[in-house]
Amino acid sequence: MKAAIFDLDGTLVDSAPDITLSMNRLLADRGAPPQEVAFVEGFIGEGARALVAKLFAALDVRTDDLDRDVATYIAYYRANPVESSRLYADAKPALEALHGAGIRLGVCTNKLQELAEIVLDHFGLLPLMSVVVGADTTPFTKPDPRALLHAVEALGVAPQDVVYVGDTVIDRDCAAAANIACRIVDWGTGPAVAVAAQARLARFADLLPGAVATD
Ligand SMILES: O=C(O)COP(=O)(O)O
Ligand SMILES: [Mg+2]
Repeated sequence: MKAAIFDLDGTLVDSAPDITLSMNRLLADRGAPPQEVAFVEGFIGEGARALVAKLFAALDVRTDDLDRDVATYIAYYRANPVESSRLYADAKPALEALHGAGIRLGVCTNKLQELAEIVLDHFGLLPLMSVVVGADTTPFTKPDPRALLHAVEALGVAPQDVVYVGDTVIDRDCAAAANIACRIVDWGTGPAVAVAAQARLARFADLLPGAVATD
């Protein structure tokens, strides 16, 4: 492994509380009741548009202008991106160790690139990243493999030397379509993802060279 690319929400950062806060402001605008984090987090991972559209559908919230609602949600989130978000367990020390071991690091997320960089910067991870690919960096979003392949290309490593780490079926399917090795974290926000036992990741430190469970 020469490079590791990470999903953001549900993989590096538990951003569900801030996403829920912004979503609840939008729901209030639409006259709908606030929702629990545990409910909202099941919709995270396909980008803001899918989040708003699917949550509205699940709650039977009608809209005559989805674009406006998505823009409003993003504005709320942009105003408050890291109020109650937190890094998962050993993310920082493990990524620093990977970086120190010469492994190139990147992020491929369905969050807008600017917002992803704000969140990564807040947690001190941005300087470790050689590339951040967001929903608006390319014309493609996960699970389209071209989003991930763009990140691989930017890192300048061969696809077979990269591992992609994510938390949802979107990440699993994206990596499979890109023919990139994938690890699915044991934590995260969405529904359980069916992957082989060796494709699971129990802690970031298991990615380190020499770690028992690597590859
Ligand atoms: O759905 C989003 O907004 C981003 O999610 P991701 O970081 O898990 O790709
Ligand atoms: Mg995710």
